[in-house]
Amino acid sequence: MEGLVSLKTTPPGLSFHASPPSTSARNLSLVRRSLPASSMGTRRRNGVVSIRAQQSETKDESATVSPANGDVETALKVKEWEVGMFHNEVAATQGIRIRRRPPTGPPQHYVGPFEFRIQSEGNTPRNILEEIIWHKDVEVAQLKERRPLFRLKNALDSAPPTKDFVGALRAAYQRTGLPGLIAEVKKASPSRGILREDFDPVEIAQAYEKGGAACLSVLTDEKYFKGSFENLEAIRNAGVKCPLLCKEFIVDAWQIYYARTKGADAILLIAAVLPDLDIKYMIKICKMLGLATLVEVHNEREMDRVLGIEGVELIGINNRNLETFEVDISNTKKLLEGDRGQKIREKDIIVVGESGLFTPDDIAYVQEAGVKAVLVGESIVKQSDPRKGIAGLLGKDISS
Ligand SMILES: O=C(O)c1ccccc1NCC(=O)[C@H](O)[C@H](O)COP(=O)(O)O
Repeated sequence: MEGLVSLKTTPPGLSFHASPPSTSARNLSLVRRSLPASSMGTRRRNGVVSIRAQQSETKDESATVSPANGDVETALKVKEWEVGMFHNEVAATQGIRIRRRPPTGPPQHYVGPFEFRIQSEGNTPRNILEEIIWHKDVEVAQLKERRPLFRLKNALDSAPPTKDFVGALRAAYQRTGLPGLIAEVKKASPSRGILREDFDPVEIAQAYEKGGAACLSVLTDEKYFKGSFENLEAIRNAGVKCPLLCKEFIVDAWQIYYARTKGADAILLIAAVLPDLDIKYMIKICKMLGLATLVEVHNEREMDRVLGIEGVELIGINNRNLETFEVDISNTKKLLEGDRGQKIREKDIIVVGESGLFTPDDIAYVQEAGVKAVLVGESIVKQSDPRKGIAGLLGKDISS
């Protein structure tokens, strides 16, 4: 199976290196939490063997961890790996190509009782989105360790009340006759590098608001976008009234709570990354916290999946293929044609056209296709006066 590493028994007597696990039991629960209960047990597939039996047969004296701990930790590590692989298999049945990071780290560390055969680039991300997600998994595990959910409670209780993200988009559409603008506070991106050197997130946010933006999107990923949760918090605390989207790569429900503590009013869920069960679960959490969810799709299959999920109010169609960086705004039109467009109208879902929008003609094109909101970063953040950038993008001054 593509992307999987197969475990096979090998003749006894080969050495067994019980290297300390890079992940812990806690991380196992991270992986498990998004799987249906039915998938929790040990799975046996062709070539995947019972861990405990194999270890006791062939364990080498040169192993550096104590036998008891080593057995348990190694068994856990391999179980984590199995569960992670199963997660990827479930995701693949939904057409999700982005694999989650192998939870045990490089499986080459397991030698001896098992023979590892790498069937493809199982340990190397295949594209930028996968790389971002693999990095995010590690980052979130570390953040969670420092601030477990119960420690966020006080911050959650004292977070400012949420603002109505969806309502603001509807109101802007009514007011201007143009798609409601979600203006993105974006310093850099993997595809374009640094977009703006003199980057003051609060100043930019205030300029967007004055320029008539309905909502703001604040990138919080540091490694690939040079964003931060401090930016989100600073914008919220500066008295900006626009509802704020926390533009993050969400892989774990913990991030949703964290975003709320930093003042988010909405979060992004990427269908190319999250199986349906995760999306449903996360939407429920958002509703509980008063957050809106922007569920992002890129192709017909993702759109059909998301249209089958109850409670979705906002669907973003990304014109940028996050695996290849190709931008094509006709993607928005393609995904809104025929039955899909009909279903969206029946469900009264607001569609947000995302990425690659630069001119009034681009805006008119996606509006004609059926969007009622747009998410724009590059074309406005690069302008010396982002406020004027908005008027240039939309072809008219919409500041109120
Ligand atoms: O912008 C990127 O290069 C990028 C790469 C990989 C994953 C996500 C990426 N962008 C996130 C976005 O969706 C955009 O920031 C957003 O739609 C605004 O796009 P644009 O107006 O083209 O800056």
